[in-house]
Amino acid sequence: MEAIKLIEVKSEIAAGTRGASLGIDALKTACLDKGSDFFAQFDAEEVENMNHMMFEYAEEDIDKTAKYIEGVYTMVKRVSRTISFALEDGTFPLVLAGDHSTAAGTIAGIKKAYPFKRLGVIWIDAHADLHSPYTTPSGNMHGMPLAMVINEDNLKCKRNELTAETKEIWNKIKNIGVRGQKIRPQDLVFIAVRDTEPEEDFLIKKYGIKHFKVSDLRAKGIKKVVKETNTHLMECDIIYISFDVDSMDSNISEGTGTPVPNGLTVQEALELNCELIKNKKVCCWEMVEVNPTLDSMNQMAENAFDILEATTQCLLDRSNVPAKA
Ligand SMILES: NC(=[NH2+])NCCC[C@H](N)C(=O)O
Ligand SMILES: [Mn+2]
Repeated sequence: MEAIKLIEVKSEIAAGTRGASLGIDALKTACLDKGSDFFAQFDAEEVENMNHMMFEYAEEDIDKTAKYIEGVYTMVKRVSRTISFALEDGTFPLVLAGDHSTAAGTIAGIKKAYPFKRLGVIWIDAHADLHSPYTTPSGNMHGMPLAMVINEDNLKCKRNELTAETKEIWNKIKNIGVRGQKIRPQDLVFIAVRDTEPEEDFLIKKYGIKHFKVSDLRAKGIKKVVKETNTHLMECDIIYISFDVDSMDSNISEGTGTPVPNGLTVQEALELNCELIKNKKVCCWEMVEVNPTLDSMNQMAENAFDILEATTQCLLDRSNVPAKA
């Protein structure tokens, strides 16, 4: 019987704005303010971060096509190792992370633990995060985790020239955990994605990536979307859910690095995550991009904490997962 393990990844080098590494502590503050003992219930492990790099680089030394790529490479490797160990130990990793780039490490770690299982990914996000250093408009690597795990450079849409060193590290990142592609693009489901660039639209179309818009969710209802998501991933043996809080509407809170309007309400995001995690194939769940420095009154973390607590309860209910091993 598996126990839940919290994995804390306080990394923010791959976001465009500073402060995402504080999201995990903001969740803990929200937990205390709400009088919950959530963080006392589970074993936790923190992955060491590379945020010190941000003090060590002069602006002109930062690679504009892949900012802090050496640090991102190290983080994806560390997270991959931590997640594969957690799964091999028989625990269910609940990952609380800063910038979304490290989700590539989560996926690599799952694949390393289960190399022969077909892995599906449910990506709840305002963004598609399908850029490579060759196509990125910003150089921020939190826009790249899905390209890392589907092993995609998207050279047809190339807009940036890479240095030999960047090319080399990018190629190494795509081979963390297991060599090459970790998930097939057809085993990816987008929910609430609504802010993409043409290079990403090209890939979404090329691979026919399954996509539920916010309007689909409202027209069909959450239960139906969850059912269709599970049907789409029927051939997959295991499933990972990545919940970027910017999938929620920017009117509710600006406490995230890249807020986007017309997103999910807190209640919709809560119900969606709860329904999705009821599927016993789900072996790992992650929440990312809470940034309290961009917020007022810790609103995003308070909402995100409600979602974390409710989703964890649904996970506990689904199979009597004990809190501690
Ligand atoms: N995980 C995120 N918040 N990603 C935002 C990415 C935004 C934009 N597509 C970029 O690549 O810069
Ligand atoms: Mn994202």
